[in-house]
Amino acid sequence: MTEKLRVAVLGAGGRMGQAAVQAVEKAEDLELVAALGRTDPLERLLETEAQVLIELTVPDSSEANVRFAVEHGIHAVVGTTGWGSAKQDSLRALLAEHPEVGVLIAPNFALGSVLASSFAAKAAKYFDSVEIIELHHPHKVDAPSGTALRTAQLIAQARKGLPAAPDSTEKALDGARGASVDGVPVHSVRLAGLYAHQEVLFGSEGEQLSLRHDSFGQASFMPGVLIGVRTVTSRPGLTFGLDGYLDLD
Ligand SMILES: NC(=O)C1=CN([C@@H]2O[C@H](COP(=O)(O)OP(=O)(O)OC[C@H]3O[C@@H](n4cnc5c(N)ncnc54)[C@H](O)[C@@H]3O)[C@@H](O)[C@H]2O)C=CC1
Ligand SMILES: O=C(O)C1=N[C@H](C(=O)O)C[C@H](O)C1
Repeated sequence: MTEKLRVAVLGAGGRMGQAAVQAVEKAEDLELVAALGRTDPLERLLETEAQVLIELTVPDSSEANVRFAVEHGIHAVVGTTGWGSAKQDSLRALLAEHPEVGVLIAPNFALGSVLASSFAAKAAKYFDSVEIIELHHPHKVDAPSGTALRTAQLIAQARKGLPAAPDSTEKALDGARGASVDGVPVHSVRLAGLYAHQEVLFGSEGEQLSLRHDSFGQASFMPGVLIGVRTVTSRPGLTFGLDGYLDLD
């Protein structure tokens, strides 16, 4: 019988962490060896001989947690937001010193969301205008969402060399036109009753394309988390975005 993959969850008391603990416990090929919270020392990962860390904490602590894992030869599947390009570059440099270790940073684990961002990148060059609206529960600490940042970056790459979207705004209250992410306006809504939603609006003369994805709960992310855990051990280096593990072409 093949041995089960030894998995630890960090941020296990949080919304995503609790769901990840249950998903790992249910998976027959995985063994949950640690469910750790803020007050647990990271050395528990070593004592429990974890092979893969699922990291679902807060933007301020994620980088140090992942670096600890990599330095100790533990693969990491990271859902926490806040991984800008400087942090990614620094992690890539660390991974170069640990060439056997894999890290997946996934701004969104929901397969529908990954597909919607990929469709948005495909559509981007065919329309004059594009704006992103992301809508989340009011407990979310970051804005814009990691998913919106990633989607805007993919769209901006696809629109390189094209004219800027038409916009005659001359006077606006601060924030009225959203945050510009690589030139793409991103609007963040925080509303009681919502969970995690995003709409990408494309417009040209006489037509509109809307690409909307809705996550209604943590269950939407778990199939993607499990794909990450099962794949990361055979993908050394840094992969940014679950699309890197899927065949979307
Ligand atoms: N990639 C994806 O598909 C998804 C990503 N997220 C992101 O995942 C992160 C967690 O989201 P939620 O579970 O909704 O938040 P949450 O606030 O419910 O949970 C965060 C947990 O992390 C714990 N924590 C804080 N600092 C820690 C530390 N240094 N070590 C260990 N644990 C620590 C907190 O005590 C809390 O239990 C956020 O950045 C969120 O944006 C959320 C949903 C989906
Ligand atoms: O905080 C959340 O809830 C979510 N965070 C991720 C993000 O910032 O994109 C993924 C999803 O939107 C839920």
